[in-house]
Amino acid sequence: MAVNNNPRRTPLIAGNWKMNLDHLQAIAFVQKLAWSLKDARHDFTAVEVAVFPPFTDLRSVQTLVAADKLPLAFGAQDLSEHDSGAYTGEISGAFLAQLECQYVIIGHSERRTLHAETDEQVAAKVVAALRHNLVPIICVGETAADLELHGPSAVPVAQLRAALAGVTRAADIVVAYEPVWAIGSGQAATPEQAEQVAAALRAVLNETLGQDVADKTRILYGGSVKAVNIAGFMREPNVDGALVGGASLDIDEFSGIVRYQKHVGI
Ligand SMILES: O=C(CO)COP(=O)(O)O
Repeated sequence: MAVNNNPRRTPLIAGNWKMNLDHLQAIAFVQKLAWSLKDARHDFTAVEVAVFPPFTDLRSVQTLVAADKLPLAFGAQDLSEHDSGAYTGEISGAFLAQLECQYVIIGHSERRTLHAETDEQVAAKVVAALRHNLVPIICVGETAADLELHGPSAVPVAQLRAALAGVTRAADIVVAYEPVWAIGSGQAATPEQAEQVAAALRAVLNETLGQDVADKTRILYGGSVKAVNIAGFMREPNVDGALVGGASLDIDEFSGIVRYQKHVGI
């Protein structure tokens, strides 16, 4: 069985909370999640775990993670392409770095569709993240209509190329393939579909940033990931983890996803 991964890529299970859990709920949730994984003797060096709470929770999560030395990474769900200034409602990467965020999600389909975020803005945000030493999790994915019109890889490949437009150095990035039709629908892509697109995305990395970056960059799958279907994705050689929405809000379900090796016996 082809088990991922290239030894250079530690699998990453990331929970995108979207607009759920206030800062008090976040504290309770992160505490329980850490206990649950510790109880289960989860090896955080073998599978990295990260949470992406709303902006208003980040200071609380940072304080808890630092005080209790929790082996969890965290990040924000978006950032501004600008560093400071008259941008009402925006959040600078500098602020996120001060909060010890390690990652930032960029170009999620909900930002692209609900907030009309363009490929150019996504590219500028990727540059802004790297400027502040944040690892961008660059989201790409096709709609059902794109899939019918252009096939599975064309749109995600074009989005990734566009997102990398301003990246000139050996960047530390993560790519998340999230087909829009699979998000929150209960209808995940098949592992084979995810692998096909992930392989095409890795080819883009190779072409644009070179083989070293292509080899070490983690490509996540997202869209209706659950404890029961995660193992199939993780068996694919080019899938290095998951970006989880709904199921990341349930401790048992999210722990089950993190512990995919145990409960399905990879
Ligand atoms: O959008 C997602 C993660 O960013 C996926 O959401 P679901 O896991 O709820 O389908």
